Amino acid sequence: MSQSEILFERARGSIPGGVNSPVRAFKAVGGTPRFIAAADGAWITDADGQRYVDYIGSWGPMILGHQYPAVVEAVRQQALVGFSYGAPTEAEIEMAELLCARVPHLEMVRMCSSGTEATMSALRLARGATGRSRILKFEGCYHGHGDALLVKAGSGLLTFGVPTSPGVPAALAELTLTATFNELDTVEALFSRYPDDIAAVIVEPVAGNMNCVPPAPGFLQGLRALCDRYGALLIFDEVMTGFRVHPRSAAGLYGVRPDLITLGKIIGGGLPVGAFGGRREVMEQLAPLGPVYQAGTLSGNPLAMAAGLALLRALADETIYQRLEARTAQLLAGLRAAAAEAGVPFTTTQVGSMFGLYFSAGPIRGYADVAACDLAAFNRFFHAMLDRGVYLAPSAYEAGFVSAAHGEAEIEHTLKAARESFSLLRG
Ligand SMILES: Cc1ncc(COP(=O)(O)O)c(C=O)c1O
Ligand SMILES: N[C@H](C=O)CCC(=O)O
Repeated sequence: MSQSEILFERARGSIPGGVNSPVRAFKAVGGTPRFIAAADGAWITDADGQRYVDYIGSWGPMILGHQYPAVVEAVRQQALVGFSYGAPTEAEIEMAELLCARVPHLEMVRMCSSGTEATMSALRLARGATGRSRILKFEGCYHGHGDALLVKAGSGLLTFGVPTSPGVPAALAELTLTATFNELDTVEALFSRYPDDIAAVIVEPVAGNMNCVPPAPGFLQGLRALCDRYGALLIFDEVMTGFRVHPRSAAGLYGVRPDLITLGKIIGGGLPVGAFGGRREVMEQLAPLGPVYQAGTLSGNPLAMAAGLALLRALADETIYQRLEARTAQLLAGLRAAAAEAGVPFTTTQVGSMFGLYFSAGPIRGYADVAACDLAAFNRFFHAMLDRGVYLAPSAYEAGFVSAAHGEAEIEHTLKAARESFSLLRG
């Protein structure tokens, strides 16, 4: 047995399914999840000493690669003076000021400890600020595991075929309306039905939890217009896209003004983090200024602030984003060429350094197109790549990520593995 197999068997004795987050379990693709011992740059090493080019990057945060020196040093320095105080620190102000300076339309921001907390809190705030109870989300979008958002959700819920989780009370689920991503008429129909009761529309501006689906031209602008017409708040869930798709996040990339933005992943440099922010008059509804309660023992945690600030300061060099986009395009062009050579129907999507791989001739416009792909082919490809030292997300419903540490050598390694893996599919 491999070390990963031994550890997985042991883990299942004391952790449900052997993992602390479902998509890690390889349940959709089959086989044993790799237990990780270390990571550096673009590479991740498992408990058996096997090395893989990593296209998960901790599900997004590792945009400059693992063990980025400035982040390691910042965390080391902070560890020497304390891990957590439960009291305010200057680093929290620096983080809030930096986020407000870089992300358009953020006037105030509140830190929390995960993306789930960020979206859950943003929804409560939207409901409190508008006095309305319904929210509108999109099928296949995932906003963390808060009850109200586990309705027709993406990520692990799509992977395991339970898009609406048991345990969410029906009375609460009824308040979550779901529309179709990239189809504004489905949103308009719901607004016409509940003109005075939708507090907020929440959307992943690039859907990254049903693989990677870019917004159709005009879609985000259309959401803004509908929210304005019906008095609802527009929430961009940028937990994944924040500082990933553009130096000013998706709000900057697409030039659309949300009322609230949620963040996570990159802004913590790999440590647990979340944040939500937006218009001052909405944010001022939060306790202790206003009546909407929101709190957290570890909110603004000093280690997470240190890591996040170090990473965000490095990302001030915007040329990194051009290089990331070019590297991702190079990877995807190579993968398409390898698939074409093997005669395998295959499509890719890309926004910056976020990408999607599809065993389909495309195009990919939304959840229905993703669901129609050849999942069995994806699963075989996933394992063939893993066997050849390439670590892709273990689900056809997850986006992939390239980091600045992915160089020519890593792309070459990946494309060699891909040529062999696609040829196996043909056979
Ligand atoms: C778009 C989006 N929102 C929210 C979340 C929830 O974040 P977390 O896993 O940190 O709770 C995630 C990822 O899990 C995400 O991709
Ligand atoms: N798709 C999820 C986040 O973006 C995957 C991370 C997780 O839930 O473990």
